[in-house]
Amino acid sequence: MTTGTAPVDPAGRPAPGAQMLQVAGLNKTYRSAQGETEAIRDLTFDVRAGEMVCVVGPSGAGKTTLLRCLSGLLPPTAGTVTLEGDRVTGPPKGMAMVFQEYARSLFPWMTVAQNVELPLKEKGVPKAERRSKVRTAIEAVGLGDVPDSYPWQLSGGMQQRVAIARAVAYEPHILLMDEPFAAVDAQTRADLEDLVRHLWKRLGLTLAFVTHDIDEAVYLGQRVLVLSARPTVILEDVTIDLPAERDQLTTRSDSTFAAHRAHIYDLVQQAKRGYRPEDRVGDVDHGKARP
Ligand SMILES: Nc1ncnc2c1ncn2[C@@H]1O[C@H](COP(=O)(O)OP(=O)(O)OP(=O)(O)O)[C@@H](O)[C@H]1O
Repeated sequence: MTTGTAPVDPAGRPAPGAQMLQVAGLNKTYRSAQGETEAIRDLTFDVRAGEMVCVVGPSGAGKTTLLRCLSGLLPPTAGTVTLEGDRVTGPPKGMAMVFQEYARSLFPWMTVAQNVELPLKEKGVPKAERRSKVRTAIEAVGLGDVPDSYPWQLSGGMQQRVAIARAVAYEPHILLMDEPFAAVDAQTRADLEDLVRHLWKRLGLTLAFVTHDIDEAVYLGQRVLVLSARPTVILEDVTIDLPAERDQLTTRSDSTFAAHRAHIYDLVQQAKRGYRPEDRVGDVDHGKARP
């Protein structure tokens, strides 16, 4: 599926910095007997190979709709999604997803190892190679001692680790995560954030990560896309200029972290009040312009 002459790594992925995902003029309008809902109005952005891009916005902005369009599960009403040069018209081979509802995404009658192995079987990976990839992925997420347990025997955080292991074992070119840690407690969430950053760096993943949590977006991301309220456009593409080495204590008490957090918080509050980029013209406003 890789196009062009950009060098690729052993998993067939483009070299860091190469073009990975392009979203151009994306619009999604739901149509039903009750009428039309324009969820996404016009989104254009790129994600380069090896990047970690977080997406935040008010509730109902269209974040899940965006991820569904990126993953080919939902056809756009207008515009295009292109992955490594190929237009996305259905679930692409090089993509994996991790959802919030880990309990629904794991098969309860399969062990941890069997859950992780399943997509590799579907991909046609030979048995011996499958075994080794499953073991490596399970160890990478810290579950090396429970490969034969069933999901229902594990805590919520452990189950989400299984979902992450399954996604990384597949060696996706891009990994989409939709509020993956929203249902776990704060301490587990912090551990899982660190796990994702660790795997991202170690495996050279490309990640698009949707979250409600502004602190999480700043902590994880190299960029944070801030969405307006529905119908969604990008309010700002914020570059997070924090050091690559991050940890929960030092990074979160860094003044740069605090500045990004305050800025994005302010943008989301404005988005909730209905502020849109088109209001920027002279910032003369109607009760919703920037302060
Ligand atoms: N299948 C559907 N049919 C009609 N409207 C829909 C459908 N799915 C979502 N919507 C509407 O599209 C808009 C965006 O929904 P979406 O779930 O993408 O937002 P979100 O940003 O992910 O929300 P949240 O942050 O609350 O999870 C909402 O107004 C929602 O009601």
